Amino acid sequence: SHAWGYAANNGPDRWADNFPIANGPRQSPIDIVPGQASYDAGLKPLNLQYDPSTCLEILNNGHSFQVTFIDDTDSSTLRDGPISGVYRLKQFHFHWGASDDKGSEHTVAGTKYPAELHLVHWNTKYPNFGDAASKPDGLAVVGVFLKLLYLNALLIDFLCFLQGKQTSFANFNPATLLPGCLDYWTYDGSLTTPPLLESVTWIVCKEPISVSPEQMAKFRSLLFSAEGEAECCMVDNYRPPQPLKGRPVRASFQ
Ligand SMILES: NS(=O)(=O)c1c(F)cccc1F
Ligand SMILES: [Zn+2]
Repeated sequence: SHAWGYAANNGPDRWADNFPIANGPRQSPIDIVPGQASYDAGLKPLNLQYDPSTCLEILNNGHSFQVTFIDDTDSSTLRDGPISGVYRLKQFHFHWGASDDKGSEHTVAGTKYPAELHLVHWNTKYPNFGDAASKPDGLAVVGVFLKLLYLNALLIDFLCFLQGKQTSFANFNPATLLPGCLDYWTYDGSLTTPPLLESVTWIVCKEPISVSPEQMAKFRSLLFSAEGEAECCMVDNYRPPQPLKGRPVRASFQ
C-alpha cells in the first residue's frame, strides 16, 4: 500500500494523491484563534477515568510511538465534555519537531508548541475502534500541548528502553500526562494522518504540560527507519493546520 510519511516525497502535501479526503470539509489539525472561539455554557467538564492496568504496550509504528490500551471493557473512558455516551481509550501518541520552535499539530493563534499529545478514544455505540473510525461521531481525541520546562510524567524516561521494539509497558497512568486545568476548545475534525477519516470530535486543552529538553531529545532519538535501514530520526511528524471551512470552534471556558 502507499507508504505515506513526513518526508518531501511522501509528506502532508502529497497525501491527497492517495487520500483525496485530505482536501475534505472537516480536516485536522487547525489553527485555533481564541478570540474567534465561542464560549458554550452547555459544554460539560471532561470526565476522564483511566485505569493504569489497561495499559498494554508501547510501540514505534513508523510515524510516532504509541502506547496502546486494552479496550474490551469500560475501564479507561472519556465521558461528558462535548460528547454524549462513553468513549474508550484505545491509544495515545505524540507529534513533535526537530527543534523546539515546531512540532505541534494544532496551533494557537499561529503559535506552535514543541510537541502535542493525542489521547485517542472510540465511541462504544460502535463494536470496535476500526468501525468507529469510519463514523462521523466515532472518535474523540484529547489533544494536550507540550511546552519546555520540566516534566512530571514517567513516560518519556521509559523511552530509552524502547529502541524500536515493542516492550511491555504495564501500569502507566495516562492521567499523569493531563494538565491541572482541563479547559478546552472543541470542533469537528479528522485523523491527522492517513486515512484522514472525518470521524473525530477534537478536544484541545488550553493548558500545556511541561517537558524537559532532555526528554525532548529522547523523542528525537527515535527512528522512522526500521532495523537494517539507513537511520532516519523520527522528527517533524506533524501535519500543518488545515482550512477551517466555516466550522465553529467552541470554548468550554470564558
Ligand atoms: N493523530 S490522530 O490522533 O488524529 C490519530 C488517530 F486519532 C488515530 C489513528 C492515528 C492517528 F494519527
Ligand atoms: Zn495524533
